[in-house]
Amino acid sequence: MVRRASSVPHLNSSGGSSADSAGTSGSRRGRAPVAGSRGSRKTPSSTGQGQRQGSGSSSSVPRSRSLTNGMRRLSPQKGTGSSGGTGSGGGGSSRNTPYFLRSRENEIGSADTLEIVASKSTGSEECSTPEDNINVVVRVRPLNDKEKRDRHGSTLQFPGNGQVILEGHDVGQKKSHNRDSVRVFTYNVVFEPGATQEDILDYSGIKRIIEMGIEGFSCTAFCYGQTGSGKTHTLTGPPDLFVGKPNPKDPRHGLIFRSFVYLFQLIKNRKDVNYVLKASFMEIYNERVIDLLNPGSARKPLAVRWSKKSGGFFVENLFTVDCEELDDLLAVLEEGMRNRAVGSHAMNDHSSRSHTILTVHILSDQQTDGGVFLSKHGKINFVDLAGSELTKKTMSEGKTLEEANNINKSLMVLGYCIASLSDNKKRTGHIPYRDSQLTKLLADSLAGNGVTLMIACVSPAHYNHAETLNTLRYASRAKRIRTKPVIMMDPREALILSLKRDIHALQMENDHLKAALNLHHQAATNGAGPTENNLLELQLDRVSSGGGGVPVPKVDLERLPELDGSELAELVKLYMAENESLRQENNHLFTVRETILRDQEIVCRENERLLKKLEDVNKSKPSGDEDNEPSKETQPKE
Ligand SMILES: Nc1ncnc2c1ncn2[C@@H]1O[C@H](COP(=O)(O)OP(=O)(O)OP(=O)(O)O)[C@@H](O)[C@H]1O
Repeated sequence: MVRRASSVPHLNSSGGSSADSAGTSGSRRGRAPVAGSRGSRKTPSSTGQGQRQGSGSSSSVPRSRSLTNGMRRLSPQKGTGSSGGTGSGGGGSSRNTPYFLRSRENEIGSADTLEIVASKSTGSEECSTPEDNINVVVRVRPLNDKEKRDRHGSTLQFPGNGQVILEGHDVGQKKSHNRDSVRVFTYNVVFEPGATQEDILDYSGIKRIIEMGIEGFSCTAFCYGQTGSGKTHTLTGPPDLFVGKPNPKDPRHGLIFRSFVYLFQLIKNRKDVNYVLKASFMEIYNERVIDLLNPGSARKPLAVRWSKKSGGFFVENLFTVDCEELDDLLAVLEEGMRNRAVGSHAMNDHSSRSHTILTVHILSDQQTDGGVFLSKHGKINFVDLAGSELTKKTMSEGKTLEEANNINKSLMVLGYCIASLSDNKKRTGHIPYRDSQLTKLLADSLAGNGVTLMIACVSPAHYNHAETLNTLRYASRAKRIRTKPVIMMDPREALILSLKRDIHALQMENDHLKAALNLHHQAATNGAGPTENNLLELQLDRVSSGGGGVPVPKVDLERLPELDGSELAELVKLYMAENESLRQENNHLFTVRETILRDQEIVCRENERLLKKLEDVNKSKPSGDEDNEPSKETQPKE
């Protein structure tokens, strides 16, 4: 029997990288509000302003929760102070974390980790957090009306501590009473059937993902699970939410819209940083990539290409849309939801027939202490995978069957990649990313330098036992994958930044020397003769005229990506030349200073000698007839 001590609320926790995918190295650019059904908005295609790329707020403490499966609720566990995979900072830490989440020790998602990132990221062109595991949480949907009517029992139990217990056997298999019929899995957090959409925002770790996206990391949140397990519900909400104009205040909104709200909250608080948000939305339907913001009547597929520059795959000519306001992001979501492929089968009336990837690009510019502008490009991918299906159960045929085969095939490749990456021996070998469009675009999320959150969605119904077991195994494997989040900047930009920093330091030193020289100059000219004075003037003139160095190029770092290789090489050459010139100027200043100091010393000695002579003269004066008889001692010495 299962005797795992712990609590049984709707959520429980244990102790958490990117689709470059969405293509960041674009070829065609533009600017535009998003498509959509909302009032004055125009479609990107009609405005021509979109960009083609070539290359719920958190609030109250969760309500008290009912017992699940008749298990005993135990007393609250002591908190550890960590944010329980809930996302650090922001909303997560400021509220009373429910006891069932506090058991999570410092894992990805802790405020500590983020602080390291934040402090480092303002000072260097590339910084990273320590290697960490993919953050995996499980969401169990409630039994639906049909399942209740058909009296399907639940096959899952929730003992707390991020554990979920799968009991029983697959329908059709002989019931066995051996140990194998009870399986225990542990994840970062388990959301029980009563968990709300708000709980997912607050405790899944998505807040940390958003915070890291803002810091310049490449982040991904993806939902995985069998058909009808609640992936789309978790990410966007129930199907009718996007029929007509969605109400931003609708409490049924899923993780994506809630994340948008949180993102805007964070950005508004960062007055010191200039942010630009852009978004794209695509689907992979039958291995073809379709732009959901501009599908066109023919739904022409876009090419997925390898970018040498970014070292990842990207979707060529994908539309990206500038999003200045929350409404713009909502419109992107709405447009994409309307255009994606949805079908119906025996297990889900509104089944996603494609994998979708919505990407929010976060471009930021921040002036550092040295006056240098630091620009970063973070992004957050929201990936709604189509559900794996047993076609016998979904009774798919014709088009739906073809879709199901493609879905299952790409998920199988994803499974191979996850299995290889989670195996220490295999992870350095060949990973078959190229075997499907999905894995090409998720390669960076799974093994790169990003931060990844996997939400495994499962059904508790007994008749889905086999699929639930599959998903839980899949999720356990994914949990073993380690990534090393890194803020990546263009190496050329990094070099230019570092040269600029050097120049700034040299300029400061230069100014300091000039100020010191002026002081010395004034002191020196007080006692120096006309010839020395002229010489100093000449030297100082040479210094203040800048020594004839190269002109300083003024470059807007935002425009760097637009420069071609030779222009960038020229720019780097100019910065290096400026650096060299400043170095020479500094050397010259040091030489001048030495000369002046020497001259000053001579002048000082001369001054002392004259003073002494004066004293002597005064001393040797006779008290009475000093005007008539000059003494020997008062003769001037040579
Ligand atoms: N946590 C939940 N609470 C209430 N209803 C839910 C929940 N999860 C899913 N549902 C409902 O179950 C149905 C199926 O969910 P959904 O479409 O999100 O599944 P899916 O995993 O995306 O399926 P597919 O892979 O076929 O697209 C929907 O009507 C959805 O609203």
